[in-house]
Amino acid sequence: MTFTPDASPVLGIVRLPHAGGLPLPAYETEGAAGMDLRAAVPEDRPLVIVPGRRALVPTGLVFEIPPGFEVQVRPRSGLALKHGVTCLNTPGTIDSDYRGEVKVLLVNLGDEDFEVARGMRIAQAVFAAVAQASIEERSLAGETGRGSGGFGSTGTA
Ligand SMILES: O=c1ccn([C@H]2C[C@H](O)[C@@H](COP(=O)(O)OP(=O)(O)OP(=O)(O)O)O2)c(=O)[nH]1
Ligand SMILES: [Mg+2]
Repeated sequence: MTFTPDASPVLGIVRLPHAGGLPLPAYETEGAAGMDLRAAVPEDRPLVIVPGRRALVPTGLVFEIPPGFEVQVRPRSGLALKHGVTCLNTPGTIDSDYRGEVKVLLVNLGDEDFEVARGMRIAQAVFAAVAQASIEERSLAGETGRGSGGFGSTGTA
């Protein structure tokens, strides 16, 4: 049986109480691949990530992803360029059967403290089709021109 993913998929989003007042994720431009995710930290308690350390930042969101899709949590290039702040486990994977709060694992690779304020756009969520394969154990893998060459085997120039 083959599974065909929905052609007009809907991403369900639940806003938890601590995301109250924060806008739903949205595509910022017509052709945007990702929707920015905002930090749902308390207004009066911003989170400070010191250089070299990481922090799990709440978004206050629960996703209901349809079967056949995933959400990838990816860094924002502006934060990486300006502050050295990125997602440690990039791209983060949100499974379609996950019903917990989506969180963003930020790491500060810069040389100054980074303050995460409530509502700050800290990462982006990319909704993508994903397939699950059936696994077949084989005694030998089929031959190809590349064979086992990798890790620079085709040269550098
Ligand atoms: O950046 C991330 C990555 C993951 N998750 C949540 C959703 C995902 O479905 C779940 C598990 O993620 P993953 O499979 O990457 O982590 P794991 O270490 O393999 O945990 P598990 O054993 O729960 O699968 O954690 C996030 O909220 N943010
Ligand atoms: Mg896992």
